[in-house]
Amino acid sequence: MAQFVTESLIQACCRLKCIPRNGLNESRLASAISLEVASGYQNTFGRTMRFSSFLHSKLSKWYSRSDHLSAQKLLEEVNGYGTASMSERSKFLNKVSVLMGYSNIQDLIEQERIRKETESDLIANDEFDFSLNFANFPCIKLGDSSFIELYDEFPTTEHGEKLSLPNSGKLVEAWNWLRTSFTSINTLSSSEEVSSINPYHSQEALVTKEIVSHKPSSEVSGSDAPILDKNIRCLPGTTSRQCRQLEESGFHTVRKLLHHFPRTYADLQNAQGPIDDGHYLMFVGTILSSKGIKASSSFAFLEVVVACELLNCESTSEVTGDNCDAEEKKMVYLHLKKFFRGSRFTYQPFLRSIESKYKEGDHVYVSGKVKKMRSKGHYEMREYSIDMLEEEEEHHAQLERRPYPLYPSKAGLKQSFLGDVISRALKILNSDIDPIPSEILAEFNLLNLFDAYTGIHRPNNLAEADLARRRLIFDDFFYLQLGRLYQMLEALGTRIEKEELLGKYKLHELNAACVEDWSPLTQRLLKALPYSLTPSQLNAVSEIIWDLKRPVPMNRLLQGDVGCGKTVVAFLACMEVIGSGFQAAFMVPTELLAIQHYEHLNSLLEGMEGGEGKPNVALLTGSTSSRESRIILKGLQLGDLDMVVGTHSLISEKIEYSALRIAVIDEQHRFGVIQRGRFNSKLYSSPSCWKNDCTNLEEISKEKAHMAPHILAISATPIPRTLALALYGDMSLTQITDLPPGRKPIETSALEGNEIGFEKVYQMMREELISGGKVYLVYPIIQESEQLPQLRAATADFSSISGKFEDYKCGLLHGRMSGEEKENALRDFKSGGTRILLATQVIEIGVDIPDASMMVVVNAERFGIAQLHQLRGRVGRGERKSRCVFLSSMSGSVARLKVLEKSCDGFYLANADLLLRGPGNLLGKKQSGHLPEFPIARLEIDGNILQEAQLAALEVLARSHDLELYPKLKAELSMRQPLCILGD
Ligand SMILES: Nc1ncnc2c1ncn2[C@@H]1O[C@H](COP(=O)(O)OP(=O)(O)OP(=O)(O)O)[C@@H](O)[C@H]1O
Repeated sequence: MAQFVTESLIQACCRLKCIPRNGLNESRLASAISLEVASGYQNTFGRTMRFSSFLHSKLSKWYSRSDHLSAQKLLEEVNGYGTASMSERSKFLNKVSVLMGYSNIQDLIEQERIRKETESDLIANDEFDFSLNFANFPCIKLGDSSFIELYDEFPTTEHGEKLSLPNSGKLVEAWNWLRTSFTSINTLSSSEEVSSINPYHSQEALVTKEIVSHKPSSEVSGSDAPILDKNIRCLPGTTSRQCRQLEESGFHTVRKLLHHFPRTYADLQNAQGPIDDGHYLMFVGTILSSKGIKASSSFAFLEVVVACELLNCESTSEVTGDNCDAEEKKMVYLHLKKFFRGSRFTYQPFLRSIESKYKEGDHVYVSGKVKKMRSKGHYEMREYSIDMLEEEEEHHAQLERRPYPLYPSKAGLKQSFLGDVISRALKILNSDIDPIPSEILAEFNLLNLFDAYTGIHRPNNLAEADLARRRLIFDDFFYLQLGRLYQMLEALGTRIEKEELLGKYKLHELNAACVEDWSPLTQRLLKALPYSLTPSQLNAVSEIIWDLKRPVPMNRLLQGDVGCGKTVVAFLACMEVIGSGFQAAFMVPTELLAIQHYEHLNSLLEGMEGGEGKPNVALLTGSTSSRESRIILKGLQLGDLDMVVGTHSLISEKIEYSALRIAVIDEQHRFGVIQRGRFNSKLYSSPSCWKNDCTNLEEISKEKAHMAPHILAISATPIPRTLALALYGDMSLTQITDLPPGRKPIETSALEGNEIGFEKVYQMMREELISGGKVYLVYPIIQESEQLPQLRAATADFSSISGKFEDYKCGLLHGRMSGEEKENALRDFKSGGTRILLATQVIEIGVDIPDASMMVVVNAERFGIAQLHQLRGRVGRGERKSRCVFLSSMSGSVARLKVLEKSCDGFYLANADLLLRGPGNLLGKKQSGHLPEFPIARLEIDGNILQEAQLAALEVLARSHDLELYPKLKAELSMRQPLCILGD
């Protein structure tokens, strides 16, 4: 026995230091192989030479120690490593990985990753999680006590605290620690041990122990607390130990517990039809036997036989087409097998211990894949999950044939325990817990909350579970929308304004101002455009102008794919307010973009008919001289300036506008909620500062003079409508869905960035330049980095690219250049002075050079799909056919990039990305941080419920602007999201 313990400990410690399975400490080799694969087997700076000689030394050591034939063979091959092709290298390293004891090279890379993560976790937390380490070991024997399962659980101290190992970093310390820890575990009381061995039995044992003396619920969480917010200690029949366990796992209140939703339901009838090999089936049955069998000196297995009585639908359904009308029964015998390799698993006490977990006569729920055995009605299951059923549950499940809820495990709590306490929580609920008024429930065809909780946890059928889920998803969205709209209404003064706002959200599709109603200035700019607006652009301007004429501040998101022409729509909106005697501010995230927009607008204004009444526009960025800034600030304050284009400086406290009526925020997701909100404080307060020549002055009531400006946010990250609603539920949405005519799809290819790949790309670049095109070369970093040797850098490649394309001048553009340098680089590229621009991501947003016709993105695997689509949008903006090449240094990433070859439609890509990777990845870290958490809803599929929830929130607020009519709803809202400023 002692030997067994020792072996387990050695294994544990080996894991800790990552000594691989052949017993040799080859972690350096594993690390080197991982790096080599990650670098894409690059031949740079003698790396390959160094790597192959390192390999050689390791293999010769192996061979000298083991005389192993494989090692000898590899030793002969290693000399050719430096000149081998990539696939040969990969095959060779695969063989080395196998020799090291890994299943293949992927296994090695994965283990290395885990090792690194564990190491960095250790360093970060200064603590080692015992459970992680032992998750790999099926069980361990401690002294004379019974075996303790270590799959899901980890040893706890007498007081139920999780044991943790201080980050010693040294094996010896780990050894000492393990020894003392185990001594302390040995002192656990026998009842605690029982609970660790069999949680099902432990529950029963615990129920017989002292039940929590139920304090009056007022002492627990206040007598006025709604039942859902009461402490879980109010659940009848729960012991103090169970309460502690629940609280430690985050289930403090009844609501928390009820919001632990089943991950799925087992359909206990799916085994009634024909059963074939490979079917994944679910059964309820009774254990007939459980045996731990030693098959050889190093091999053992556990076989549990479960008998299940099922209705037989095979014969009747075939003949009559009916479902099991004749109550014919069939018996099925399941042989659940679990195999153990290694001599330590063949000890009798171990085998006795595992077989004793399953008692003859126990009712169980089993699911897994079946394989027919020779005898009829007997099936083998090797991958399965087994759960004990309580008598009552089994009764219900079989007689009523209800779906059986399966809960996600949480903090090691067994799902049968969770199911049990959830049942108890359901019993204390009453039917009037719903804060949503019944008329709204009826209007939107929703279950009431009591039925929803019962339906999700104890459904009679799957349709009921679905209805319950719909109601609970509805709640997630409803309170979010209600909170946002409530806050917006709070900010408005009069009832008319409030009704106007609610009406606007409800009927937004009808709201558009036709061109004749636009101000003369807007119409003049429209005529001056060198092109006609697309139908989508025209709709967008009409919708925005309709809003601008309302007495409530607009809060609108203008969305469209890259290059669809959002900027000109925003310019026209600005002209509309300037035409009415007000001011406009246009804020962009970079100086480069500010200059570009300023120049673009001025060129359009110059082309406008009639010199009279042209707006005065200024440019204000961090590089504007202080003298010039002072003049601009004064101009804005006095109303001499009509419009300002600039960066963050536009919201600085120093700036006062005389009559700011619209703030356009380009690439709005690059600004925080608070930054965006700053414009709201730029109220124009005094009608005296309006320009005297304003024609519409009389029409503007004094009340409007104190209004916050209209906000028009622009985003080129095409977010699907549902996601936009969740993120910016308080914003109206305008989408531009078409592209200007004449745009040709960008020919896109994703290639591996090896020598062949680069040669191919250089050839394509040559062809493009000869035919008069311009090329962007985009890099992930500015300068080479030792930590990231696989990444190519813009500055480092500048001279080699200049050398390769001697006949064409190259330019450089990156974030560390001064504003002026950047501006010059862009100007040279625009004018054709330079034909190749080596740049970093700085060009990602807004750079508009219509005749740029080719883009190459190096190390494209470093960018997200949405980001690559944005980058690609820098070409194909004119009439010339454009191409884009994504080069990946890792062959594995090429497949991911191929999705960009198939489509140039940002909305399609965003939707595909949303479905594949969920909203967090699509939006990126920064933006998804603003996304509310939806515990049950999935934005990618539940979008229609989100829209209904918005309508319901509008309906409720239309009936009672301040929710005074619905006190329960108001209380719930303030509980779910405090009614203060939302945002970051
Ligand atoms: N209706 C149109 N017809 C032809 N060309 C247009 C039209 N609308 C805009 N353009 C041109 O298309 C190019 C892209 O327009 P713009 O910069 O406004 O797009 P955007 O949507 O703001 O782009 P990004 O997403 O890259 O910021 C510009 O050169 C612009 O002059």
